[in-house]
Amino acid sequence: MAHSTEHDLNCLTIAELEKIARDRMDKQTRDYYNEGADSGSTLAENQSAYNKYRIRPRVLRDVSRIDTSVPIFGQRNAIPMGVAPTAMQRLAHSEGEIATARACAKAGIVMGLSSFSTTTLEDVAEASGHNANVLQLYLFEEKQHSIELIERAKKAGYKAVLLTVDTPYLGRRNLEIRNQFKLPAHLKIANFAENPDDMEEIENESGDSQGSQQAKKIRRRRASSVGYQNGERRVAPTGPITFHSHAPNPLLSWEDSIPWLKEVAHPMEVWVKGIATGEDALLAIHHKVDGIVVSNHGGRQLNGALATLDALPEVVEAVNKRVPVHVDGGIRHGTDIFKALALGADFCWIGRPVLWGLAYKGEEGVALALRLLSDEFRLCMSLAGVTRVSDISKEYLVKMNRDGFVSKL
Ligand SMILES: Cc1cc2nc3c(=O)[nH]c(=O)nc-3n(C[C@H](O)[C@H](O)[C@H](O)COP(=O)(O)O)c2cc1C
Ligand SMILES: CC(C)CC(=O)C(=O)O
Repeated sequence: MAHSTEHDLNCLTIAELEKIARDRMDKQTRDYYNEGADSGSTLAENQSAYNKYRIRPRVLRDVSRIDTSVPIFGQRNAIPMGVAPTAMQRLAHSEGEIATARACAKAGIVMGLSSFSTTTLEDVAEASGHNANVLQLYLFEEKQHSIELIERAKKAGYKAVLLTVDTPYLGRRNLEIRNQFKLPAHLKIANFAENPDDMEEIENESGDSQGSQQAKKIRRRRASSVGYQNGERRVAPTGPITFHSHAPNPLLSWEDSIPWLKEVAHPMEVWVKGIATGEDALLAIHHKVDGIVVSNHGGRQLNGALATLDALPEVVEAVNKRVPVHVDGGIRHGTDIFKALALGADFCWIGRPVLWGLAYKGEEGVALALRLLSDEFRLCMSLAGVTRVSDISKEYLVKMNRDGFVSKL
């Protein structure tokens, strides 16, 4: 990808994009997208952790040719960055996940799709053409729903599933509670038929007993809609699939999730998203995952947890290159990607900046967010004297102590 010379003079940084997007979202959406759990300290530290590191640039090296690309999920990804799965993107823009998929495909950047998207995974795959997609999964208590979703993902050409493992319960998001967050009536959680219209569609389209059986099952599920909230076990989720009721699953354990998922998802890769310690990284390897994403869900789950950049080194050390280690959370500049890679990450994922791009200008806004980060990363590599991503190492980083002294890593 050539260094871009096109500028949007209203928006030259992700920080500016965040500000512009603020005013373009309704209050419910803005609060849902932007907030973290409880006081939001982990959300803030995900970002500020990057300020504890400084880059040690090397000079007088020929940097006229820079290759920012990396191999991942069977494609050459333009830079070591993907779009993290975030739910319900049509809240930000009417084209939602389709706009994101098109922008990713044009930029050659992998897209992670949330199970709780407002567009079906098939439509997203179609909008992506040959670009790689991965599907984020919440494993439901009713395994059949998960099996159906996984089979559909395989058929649609998804390369991997990212099992989110940091949501036995949903974190406490106070604004979401105060706003009584609800998906507006014109939107739906598209991967799961859950309203009367959908049931009719299933019956009409299939015209067979399988379709009407599925509709019956859905009707039965609608009988109760109580799920898990606020860390408290309530009634098992039997109502329609909503994120409040079905995303959290406190019953999951290593033994009964990963081996099962590996079998069902084959030949797609199985990754775990939401690892924050060396101990769990070792367990993930023991259970033969294909990769690990160090994540605290963008500070939306356990507030008070370590910033992801601070958790990264112990995971990298425990993994010792046996599987790839990715990281997300608080990445707002191309230099952040460089720092994460210097600390041992193989790849980064970004969440909210893409949502802000969507809110700003749909596909064009997502393209802008991706371009800003890509251009900054490329320039950072050039100015640090690195021409290949695989050469980024801890030699290029120092950590600032509280008293301002630097220490080599
Ligand atoms: C509005 C929103 C919705 C999200 N939805 C999901 C989701 O459905 N599944 C999931 O695993 N992670 C979800 N995440 C977490 C992201 O995948 C990612 O871990 C996080 O956003 C990264 O932090 P960042 O936003 O600071 O880049 C969501 C994050 C946000 C902000
Ligand atoms: C629970 C999900 C559907 C969305 C999510 O992960 C989030 O809001 O952080």
